[in-house]
Amino acid sequence: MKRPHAAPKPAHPTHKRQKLEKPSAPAKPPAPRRKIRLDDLSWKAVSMPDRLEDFEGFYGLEEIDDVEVVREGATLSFGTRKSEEQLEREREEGRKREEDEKRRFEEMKDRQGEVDLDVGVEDEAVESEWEGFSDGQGDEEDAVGDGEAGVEEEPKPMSKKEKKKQKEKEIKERKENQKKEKAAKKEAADPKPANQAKDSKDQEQQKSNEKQAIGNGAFDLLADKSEDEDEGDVDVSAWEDLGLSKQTLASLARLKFSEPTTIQSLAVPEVLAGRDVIGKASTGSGKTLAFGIPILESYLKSPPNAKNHTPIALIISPTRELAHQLAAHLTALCADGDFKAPSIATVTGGLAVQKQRRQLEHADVIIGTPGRLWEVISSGQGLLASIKKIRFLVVDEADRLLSQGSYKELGEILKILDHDDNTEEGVEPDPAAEVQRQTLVFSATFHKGLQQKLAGKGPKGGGDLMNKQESMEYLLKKLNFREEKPKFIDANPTSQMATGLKEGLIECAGTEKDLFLYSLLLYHPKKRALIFTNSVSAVRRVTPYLQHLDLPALPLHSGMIQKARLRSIERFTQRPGSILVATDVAARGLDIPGVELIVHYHLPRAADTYVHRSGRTARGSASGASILICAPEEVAGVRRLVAKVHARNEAAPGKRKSAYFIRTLDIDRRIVARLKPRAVLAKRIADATIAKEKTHSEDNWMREAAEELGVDYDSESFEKEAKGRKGRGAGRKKKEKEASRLTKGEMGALRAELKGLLGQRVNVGVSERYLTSGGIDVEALMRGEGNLEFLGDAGALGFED
Ligand SMILES: Nc1ncnc2c1ncn2[C@@H]1O[C@H](COP(=O)(O)OP(=O)(O)OP(=O)(O)O)[C@@H](O)[C@H]1O
Repeated sequence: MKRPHAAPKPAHPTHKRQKLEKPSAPAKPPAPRRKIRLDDLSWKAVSMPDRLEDFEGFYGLEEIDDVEVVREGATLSFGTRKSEEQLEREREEGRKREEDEKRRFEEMKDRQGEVDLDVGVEDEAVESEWEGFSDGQGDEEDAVGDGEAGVEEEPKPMSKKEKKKQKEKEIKERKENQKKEKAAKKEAADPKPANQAKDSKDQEQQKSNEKQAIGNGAFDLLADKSEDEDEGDVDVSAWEDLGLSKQTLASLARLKFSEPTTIQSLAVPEVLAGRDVIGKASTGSGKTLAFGIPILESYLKSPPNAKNHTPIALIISPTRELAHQLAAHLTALCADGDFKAPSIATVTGGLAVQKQRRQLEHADVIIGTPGRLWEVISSGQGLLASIKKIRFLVVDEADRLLSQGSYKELGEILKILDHDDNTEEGVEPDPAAEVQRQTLVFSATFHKGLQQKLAGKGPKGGGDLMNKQESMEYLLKKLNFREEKPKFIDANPTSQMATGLKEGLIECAGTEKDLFLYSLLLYHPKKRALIFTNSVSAVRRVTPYLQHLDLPALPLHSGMIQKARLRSIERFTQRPGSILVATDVAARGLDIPGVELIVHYHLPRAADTYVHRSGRTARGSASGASILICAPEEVAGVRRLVAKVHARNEAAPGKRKSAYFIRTLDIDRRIVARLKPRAVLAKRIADATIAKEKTHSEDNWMREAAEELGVDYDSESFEKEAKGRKGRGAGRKKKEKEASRLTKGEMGALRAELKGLLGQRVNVGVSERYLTSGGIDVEALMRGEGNLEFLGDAGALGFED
């Protein structure tokens, strides 16, 4: 019997299909389907992120489209209508794309050191004639002129510091070898039964996956801390009041977490006492361990029964990246203890579902995104029954998860968890009577827009932040708490924002945002920066625009395949000074060390988004800056939004009752004007490349659709037909068409011109003194120090401490 298969999914909206009816060429029969071996198809091999290995295909994804699957009895065969040449062409294109991308990032990495402004010693600049600054090859020439390049230096004798480093390295290596030997001996003395060995292999893989998925992020940071364990654990007596086990205390000592953060010291005892908890604390304040520690305690107290295994906790996260990060964080907490670490399974979209199902069978802690969790749980396979027995349900970033979009699937998960199989059909179960688990809900914000959305009133109010009572009422309605009154803990009642955060805005014409973004980044060389946009297409446009300007930009948006998303985060985490251009998929929860600058290229649509985006910097005790780029007509709205976020400050006892006023950074327009030619060129090249790709894929789609319909497709006559039809976006389309028509030669000329400009010094006129005084520090700017000419009179900023 043949399996009915759906018609190939159109890559473009269906209205485009209808336009195809126009051409009246004679019908051509579709190409015959021929059987093909899976290996002979044009698989688009997707390379692993740099530091990810292919764990039995867990991350090693490959893509294929236009394949027809035919079932004949118990055997499956595969068919394609593509010719061998077409398949070979596609294979070749895939290989090329992969190589191009690799090369581009390698080049960018190399160029990263060259984008700094040409800054010398302030005194020198005062004495000598100012030549402006360069962010290109001019620097290299100078270095050669100074005799600093091209000469192979004699090896210098090691300094004390270097010797110490070398010694530390040796000790570390020795310890690692000892560990390996110990493990090998243990294994030899105590061989595990085959299935147990497999479980632990899965666990190892999982750990390794998490570690590598996050790169040098939270996990590596934590892992490094745990490796240092023998070099003196920290004193953790500050945790003792929380009543933790000695194993957990030892883990915290290994992580060098000498004291609990406020949310941890307030929430952990309540959870340990069996309470349902709603925890609110500012971004980067350690909420993960506020629920992670009690979960570990519960696991240690009563580890799951190996025979009748059920998971302990289900943790739900709004994004895939955050889910992986949570897993990494908890894995680090449990690593290297004198107990068998709980098995943690991550269940997110974009990765192989079969593998995830297999890991779920042994998982003690399940972390996932609602969509994939729902898919996996609802697909039967006996998982539901065991998941129903969880001791903890954690809803991280709760306001986001309970808001429009995600809630449907989360709602289904909650329903299915509470469904009593013994309840008779048609009889409403009494969920409150059944719930055994503790529900833990965490976020840095709870906002009103969410309540209104769910009540079906639409997003009125632009996301005002909810007060305690409103949050409680709302959450009680949505979540099936065990207690009638869960414990509400607000660790930062007077402030929504991290203490080390400085905020400012830059005003510019809406059409000049790209230029001002470039100028801003140029003045913060080698700062790890995160740029937020409101759309996938903006990420697709801004990223190459910055790359053409020799800035090491990486994209992150939900339209990317999961592996590419992980790769972008990994590179961003690994490479100091890199720039991540992202949608709000990166706004919540991501804990990437060393992010110093947040730029809102598009304004956040709601107050909570502003809080979370800005919360990617100034985490823990670190500092950072959050800068909004606004068109003049946006300024008033932005001021209101930011003031709203700070409004709680006003209510705090003893605080002045004046509205928070975000300051304008008055960027020096003369310098920006001098940067304009290069920005314009880079934008032109980026736009042309995108337009070409778009036209190419549209053309391909048209051709394939025409083939399916059995008509001839001639792009030129089709275009003629379309001419004269003027609708929405006609001007943009015309521009795109023009851009896509640039020849290879013209593109090459534009690139050469841009390269020339990037190699030139930019004369900054009267600002020379400051521009030669060293890297420009946004912190200093905001304190009123530093590059005053560039950012106007910073003394007027008057940032509060
Ligand atoms: N007690 C502690 N002492 C020192 N560092 C800690 C402690 N607890 C957690 N951290 C570290 O603080 C960082 C932020 O923690 P976490 O990601 O849990 O913050 P969060 O409150 O969940 O932030 P967000 O709201 O942005 O999701 C992590 O790198 C974590 O390792």
